[in-house]
Amino acid sequence: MASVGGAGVRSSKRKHQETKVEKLKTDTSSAMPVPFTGNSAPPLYSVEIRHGPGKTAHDLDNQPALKKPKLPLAAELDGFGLQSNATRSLTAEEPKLVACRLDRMRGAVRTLLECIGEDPDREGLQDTPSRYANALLFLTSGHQMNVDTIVNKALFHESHHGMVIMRDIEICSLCEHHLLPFTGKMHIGYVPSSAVIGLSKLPRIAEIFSRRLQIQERLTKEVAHAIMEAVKPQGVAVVMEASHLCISMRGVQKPGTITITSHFSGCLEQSDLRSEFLGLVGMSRA
Ligand SMILES: Nc1nc2c(ncn2[C@@H]2O[C@H](COP(=O)(O)OP(=O)(O)OP(=O)(O)O)[C@@H](O)[C@H]2O)c(=O)[nH]1
Repeated sequence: MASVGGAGVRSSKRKHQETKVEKLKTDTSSAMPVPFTGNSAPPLYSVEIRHGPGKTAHDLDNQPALKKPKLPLAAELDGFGLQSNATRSLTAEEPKLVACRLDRMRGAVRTLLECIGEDPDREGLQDTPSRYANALLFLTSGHQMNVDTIVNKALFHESHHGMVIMRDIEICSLCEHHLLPFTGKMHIGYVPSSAVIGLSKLPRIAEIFSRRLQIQERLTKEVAHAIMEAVKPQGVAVVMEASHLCISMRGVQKPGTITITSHFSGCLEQSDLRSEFLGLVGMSRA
């Protein structure tokens, strides 16, 4: 993947790895600061590669007496975002399991409200656990969609060998680190080989992958891979520009920043075609 945003993108050894600059751990069992020992002072920062989620998950469900059926996982990341076994089992989930999933989500939201010092039974909040559970299920409904069903055979034989571009596709997704939204625009282009795809299917494919827990880089790559797989064109380009609430509202608190990610494959990796695409979507710096 190439970045057009200026900043270099670190390559990763595995798909779920992420790098983190993290303060070296100090002795947290003591309230006292670690004494400065002169020459042998440790470096302040180290680089650590994190595998998978990395942090301990806490079970907030405070109903241990309830017999809980085992819920299927929503996603098994296969690196390409195509429908995995786990996604298939979620799609075919029985109503009993759907109800159980919703019930546990409502319980978890109640717990969250209590933990921030709210009264979940006050009038304005009574339906909030249900509303939030339903909203979260909708925002992650892409786990239950797959590319074949969405494309619905809308592929048409056509000898068009120029570029096809749909730009400014609105995207709303949820960052998997903070479960906060990131929103922006995606620009998709491809050079057909023997078939073109129904235009509406491009934003529909983008929706499948944006309605999942995501990071922007993976979302960009997954949309490109799905189009490559479905249309088998000569090349695909996907560029996304988005702002992340986890960056603007909390943490580093930098509203107004835009993150740009891109993925070029096939003939669109060539610099002349890449430049033509970036020019047509209004992203060239000329
Ligand atoms: N690469 C990438 N990082 C993301 C994306 N969305 C959120 N992040 C980052 O994920 C990182 C998570 O870092 P952590 O140190 O584990 O979490 P944190 O303590 O909440 O970090 P801060 O946001 O720096 O306060 C943060 O740097 C976020 O900005 C994304 O789409 N792509």
